[in-house]
Amino acid sequence: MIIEAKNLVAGYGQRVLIRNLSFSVPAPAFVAIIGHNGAGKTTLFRAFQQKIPYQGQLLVQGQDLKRLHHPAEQGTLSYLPQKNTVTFPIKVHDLVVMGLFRKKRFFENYNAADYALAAKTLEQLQLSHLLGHDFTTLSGGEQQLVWLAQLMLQDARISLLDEPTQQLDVYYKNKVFQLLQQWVLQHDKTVLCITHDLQNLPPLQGYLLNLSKPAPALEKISPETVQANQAFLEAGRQPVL
Ligand SMILES: Nc1ncnc2c1ncn2[C@@H]1O[C@H](COP(=O)(O)OP(=O)(O)OP(=O)(O)O)[C@@H](O)[C@H]1O
Repeated sequence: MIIEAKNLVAGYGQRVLIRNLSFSVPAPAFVAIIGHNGAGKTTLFRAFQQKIPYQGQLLVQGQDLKRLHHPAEQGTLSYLPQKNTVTFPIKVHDLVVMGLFRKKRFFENYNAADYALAAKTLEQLQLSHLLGHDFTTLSGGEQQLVWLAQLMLQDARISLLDEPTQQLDVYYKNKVFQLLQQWVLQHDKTVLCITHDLQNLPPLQGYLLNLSKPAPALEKISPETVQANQAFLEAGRQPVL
């Protein structure tokens, strides 16, 4: 099993958002995490990162995440938050190359080969023209793509992406979902992707997990399951407790 959640219970104080969630991802896969605003999607990612206490178990390749030391440095888990800010001027390629941090010792500089890799990744996202730009001057969507390029360089076995396509135009939304599919099918990566872009899901192979349902479970992505979940979400939401 790549990922298992066993009877996961998580929330904040008295407020339980994830109640007894269990699911298993047996092989590298794309999993879209969907649900209403406030359903607990980001909270689930916080549990994966050990940022909040939880009951139950989260296992990665059979190992309890609570016992795994530094899963980011080990190349097990990478995480792209919903909002990521930089308040100082930095060139796009200097930010992207930092995705290679696992391969560097503390204070070791990035070399020409590292920058060539960063440039290649930016090229894959059709962002070569932004390579030398100051990151803080880019549009929200461009910034989101640059973070994604940095995450690609991290090359983790499992990536947790929190709404990576939120600010993207229709062209890039499609392109990013295609890219995520490639990570899974060609590079054996597992991608958990929080998204509200249900219209982009039907062509993909993988699963969806609707955290707004009373008993969320993995469902295979197909035009029918996406449509049924869309209808479920449009029909309304549970009152917030
Ligand atoms: N640190 C916190 N303390 C208390 N409540 C919190 C905390 N962080 C988040 N919450 C609440 O938990 C609920 C779930 O938040 P979460 O961010 O997991 O939702 P989400 O499903 O990712 O929503 P969205 O689609 O809007 O991003 C929200 O109502 C939020 O206000």
